[in-house]
Amino acid sequence: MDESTMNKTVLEVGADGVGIITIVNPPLNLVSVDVFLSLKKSIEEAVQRDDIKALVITGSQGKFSAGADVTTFGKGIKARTDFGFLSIEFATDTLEAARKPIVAAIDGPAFGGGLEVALACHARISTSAAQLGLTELQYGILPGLGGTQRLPRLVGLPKALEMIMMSKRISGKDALKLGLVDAIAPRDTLLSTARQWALDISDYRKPWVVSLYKTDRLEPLSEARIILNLAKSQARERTPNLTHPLVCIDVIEEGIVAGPRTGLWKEAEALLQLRQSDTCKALVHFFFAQRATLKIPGITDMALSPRKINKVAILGGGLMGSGIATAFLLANYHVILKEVDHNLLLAGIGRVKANLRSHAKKGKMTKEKLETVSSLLEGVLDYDSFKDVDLVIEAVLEDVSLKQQVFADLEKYCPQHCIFASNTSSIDLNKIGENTTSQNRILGAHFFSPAQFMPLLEIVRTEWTSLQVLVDLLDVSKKIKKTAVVVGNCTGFAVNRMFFPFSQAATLLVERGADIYQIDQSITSFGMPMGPFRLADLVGFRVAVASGSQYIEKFKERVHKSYLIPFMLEDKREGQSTCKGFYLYDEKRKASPDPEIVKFVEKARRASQVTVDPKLSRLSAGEIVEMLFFPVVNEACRILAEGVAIRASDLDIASVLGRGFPAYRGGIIFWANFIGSKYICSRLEDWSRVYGKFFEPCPYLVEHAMKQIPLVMLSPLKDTLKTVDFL
Ligand SMILES: C[C@H](O)CC(=O)SCCNC(=O)CCNC(=O)[C@H](O)C(C)(C)COP(=O)(O)OP(=O)(O)OC[C@H]1O[C@@H](n2cnc3c(N)ncnc32)[C@H](O)[C@@H]1OP(=O)(O)O
Repeated sequence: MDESTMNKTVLEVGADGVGIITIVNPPLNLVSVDVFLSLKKSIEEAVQRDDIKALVITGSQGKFSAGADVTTFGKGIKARTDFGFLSIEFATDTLEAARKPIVAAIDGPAFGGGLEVALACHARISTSAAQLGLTELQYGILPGLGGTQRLPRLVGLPKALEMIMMSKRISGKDALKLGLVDAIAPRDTLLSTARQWALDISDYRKPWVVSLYKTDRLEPLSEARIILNLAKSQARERTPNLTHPLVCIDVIEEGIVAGPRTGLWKEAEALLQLRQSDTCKALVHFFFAQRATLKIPGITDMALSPRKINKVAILGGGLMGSGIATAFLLANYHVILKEVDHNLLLAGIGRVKANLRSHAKKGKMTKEKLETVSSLLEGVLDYDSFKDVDLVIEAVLEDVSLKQQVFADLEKYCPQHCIFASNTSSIDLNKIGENTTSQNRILGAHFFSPAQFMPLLEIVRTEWTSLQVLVDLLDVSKKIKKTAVVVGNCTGFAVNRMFFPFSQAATLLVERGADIYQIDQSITSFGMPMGPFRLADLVGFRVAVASGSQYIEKFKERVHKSYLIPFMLEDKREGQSTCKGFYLYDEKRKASPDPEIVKFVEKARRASQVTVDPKLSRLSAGEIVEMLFFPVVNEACRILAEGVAIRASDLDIASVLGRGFPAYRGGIIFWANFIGSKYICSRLEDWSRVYGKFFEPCPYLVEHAMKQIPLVMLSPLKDTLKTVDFL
C-alpha cells in the first residue's frame, strides 16, 4: 500500500444507501490527526449526500483501530488538534451529532481513541474476538476523545472505572455483557449486520442512542460520589506517586456533577497537560521498550521457526519449581515434576495444586479448566518418563556440583532434541554444563519468585547456546505469558547482578550510621514494592548469603562485605520464614520494626571497624534513593559495556518486571538518563572518596558523563554466539 492510500478514511456507498467509512492506516489503523480530519470530511460529505441514509465506520484489514499514535505524546501538537478539537468539534459535534445514524463495526483491536470513535457512534456491533479497551492510563494520560464521559454512561460507573483505571482490555463477547456493544456478529457477516443495524436505526426500528446524554446506566449522584471517592482512595493507595489516575476520576466526576459537555472540556484540558508530563514520557518509553524485547538482532531476524514443545519437565518442587510448573500448566503444557523422595514430591505437587486452586478461587479459571489443567501434572521420582521430554527446567538447590550431576544425568535420559534450561539465579552456566557434551542446548531460564505471577523471564545464552534453542525458549515464554529478556552469561546475569549493589549499598549505609527503617521507607516512597531490608527478610537470609557469596568471589575489588546478616543468622534469625529478620512478623505475616535490631547493627559496626558518619543518620529520602540506586545504575553500565545486555531498554524492562522498579519512572536506565549521567557520576565519585571503592563509577559511566550523553549502547553488540545450530 503506498503512502497516498494510507492515513485516511475511505467512503464507499452501497446500493442499500449505507455509506461505509473505512479507516485505512495499516497495520493497526492508528487514528492520526490526518485520519481524524479525513473521517470528519467523510462524515460531513455523507451527511450532505442524498444517496446515503446511514453510515458504518470500520477499519481496514479486519482491525478497527488501535487508537492514537502514542509516539506523538510529549511532542508538539498540530494546530488543528488544538484544545477541544478532537473530543468536541469532531467526536461530539460532527460524529455523534450527525443527522444520519452511524454504527461502528468492530473487529480486531479497538483501543483508546479507536474505541472512543466507536463510543460516539449510535450503536456498536463487534465480533466476539474483538478487543476493546480505554488503555490511556497505561501511558500516563486519560481517555481524551470523550471516553471519560461516554463509557460510564454506557456501562455504569463501577465497570467503567474498572476498565479505565486498570487500562483493561475486554473481548467483544464480554463487551456485549456490559452493554458496551449492542450485538455480536461473526467476522464474515460483521459488515452486513452493521449495515442492517444502521438502516434499522434510520427507519426507527432500532434506537438511535447518543451515549453522551444517556443516563439510565448512571448511578444517582450520591451513590456516584461514594463510588468515585472509593476509586480515588484506591488510586492513592495503589499508586501514591501518580496524579493522572486522580485527574481522570475528577474529570469523570465533573461530567456527572456539571454535565457531560463540561466534562468534555475538562477532559480536553487534562489531556493537553498530561500528554506533556514526565510520567507520560516514561510510560510510553516502557511500552515500546517492552515490545523491543521481542526483536533480538542475530536471533529473531534469522527466520528460524520455533519447534513445538509438548512435554516439559521441572526438576525440583520447591517454591521456584512449583511456581514454574504452575506457569506451564496454566498454558496447557504437559508437565512432569521430579523430586528426589516421596515426601518432597508430595509437598511439591501440593504447592502446585494450591497455586492452581488459588488461581481458580480468584476467578481466573473455571472449575472445569482447573480439573483439566491439574490432570496435565505428573509427579515422578526417576528419569524413566524423560525419554520424550522436549524441555527441562532445573530448579534444584543453588549448588554447583549438584547441578553438574543433574545435567550429566539429563544427557543420559533425555532425547537429543531436548532443551536443558537452568533456573539458577547466579551460577555460571558454563560451569553447570561442564560435565556434558550438550553445551549447545544449555541455557538459563531465570524465573522470578513467585514464578506463576512475575512477568519476567531472563533467558541467559552462553557462547555455545544454539540459535534454535533460543528461538524455541522465546516462543515458550510468549505461551506462558512472560516477557523475555535475552542476556549474556555472567555472575548474576543482568537482573540480579544489576541489583546486587542495591542491597550492598543499604547494608553499607546502615553500618556507617543510617537507619534500616528509614531506608526501607524512602525506597517504598520512591515506588518500589518494598525496601532492601524487607526484601531480604522475604527472600530469606540463607539464600541472600548463598547468592551474595558468588558476587563476593567474582567482584572482590568492589563489593562491600557486610557482617550484619551473618550476625543475625548466628542468632537464628533467617527472615520472614522464622518470623524474625530485620522486622518481626506476626501470625498474619505483618511486619513491624524490631527494637532489638540495634544490637546487631552495633555489633556489625564494631566488626567492620568503620567510623560512623553522623551525616548518614540525617539523610533525606531523596539522598537515600540516590545512594541505593546510583550504584545500581553503575552496575547496569558495566553490564552494557560488557555486552551482557542487548540494549539499554532491556535493562529498563528487567528492572521493572523483575524487581518492581516503578514503570512510571521508565526503568532504571531511562530514570538515570532523566537525572543525567554527569550528576550520577559526580555523586558516585564524591561517595567513593568518603566510603570507598564500592561507589567508584565505572569507565562506561565516566565516559558518558564526560560527553554528557545518555546511557545507551555505544559499541556494537558483542557477538557471543559461537555455534550456529545443533540440529
Ligand atoms: C487520545 C486517545 O484517548 C489516546 C489513545 O488512543 S492511547 C493509545 C491506545 N492504544 C493502545 O493502547 C494500543 C497499543 N497497542 C497494542 O496493544 C498492540 O500493538 C496491539 C494489541 C494493538 C497489536 O499487537 P500486535 O498485533 O502484536 O502488533 P504490535 O507488534 O504490537 O504492533 C505493530 C506495530 O505498531 C506499533 N504500535 C502499536 N500500537 C501503537 C500505538 N498506539 N501507537 C504507536 N505505535 C503503535 C508497535 O510498536 C509495532 O511497531 P513496530 O512494528 O515498529 O515494532
